[in-house]
Amino acid sequence: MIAFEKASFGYDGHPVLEDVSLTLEAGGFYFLTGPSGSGKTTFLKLCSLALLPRGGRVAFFGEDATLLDRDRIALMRRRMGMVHQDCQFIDHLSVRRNIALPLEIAGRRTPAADKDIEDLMGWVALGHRADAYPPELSGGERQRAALARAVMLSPDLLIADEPTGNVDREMGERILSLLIELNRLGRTVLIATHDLELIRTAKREVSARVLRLADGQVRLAGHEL
Ligand SMILES: Nc1ncnc2c1ncn2[C@@H]1O[C@H](COP(=O)(O)OP(=O)(O)OP(=O)(O)O)[C@@H](O)[C@H]1O
Repeated sequence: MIAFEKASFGYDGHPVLEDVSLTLEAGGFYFLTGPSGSGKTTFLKLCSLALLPRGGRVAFFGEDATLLDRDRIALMRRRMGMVHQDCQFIDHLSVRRNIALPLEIAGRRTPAADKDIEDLMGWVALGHRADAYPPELSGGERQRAALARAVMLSPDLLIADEPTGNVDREMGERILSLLIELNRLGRTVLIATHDLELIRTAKREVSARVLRLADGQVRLAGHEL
């Protein structure tokens, strides 16, 4: 699905990722771990086409990212759902509107789609908070709303940056079970996390692969977790 070939990226001349080569297979469940500041968010941004490599190649479904025009990038990005670390809601819009926003932007908010929006809010157990505003949500509710918004367009790839970073263990496991459910429906899932316990829990249920980022390199970890 996504192939890195000697891909590099840095900010203002400071390298973050250097000559990274790896493939994310369609249908896989991946965790990305690594020290704070090692470049996990940067790697996720390259996987979601929010950034392009400065050297080497990142190919999406066989197409080199740097050769895609703006329209093609926009189309490609609709195949990906992103849960950002800080969720990134529009605070003056209700939770329902925030979750529906990808549909509106894609020009697909039809009366028929309203049922999908309600179903999605039920899936993340937020039906009763649909008319609330993002600042009124708890940490776990925010993460679940962000997850619902990320899957609104049925993406092939779901990317989540520390989706359980600000919630307790029980809520973390609920969010994880939603991500596992998506993977069982055939979606590829990529999660950046510091939470090794979460990875152990996931590995009891899915065959998750762990990518470790350190010193600019991303490597598939062994079975030590
Ligand atoms: N927009 C930016 N401009 C300049 N430097 C940046 C920018 N974004 C990130 N960096 C730097 O790049 C490095 C990697 O950052 P990144 O956010 O990818 O790491 P991370 O592993 O996700 O960190 P954390 O676990 O703390 O969230 C850090 O040194 C960071 O300060």
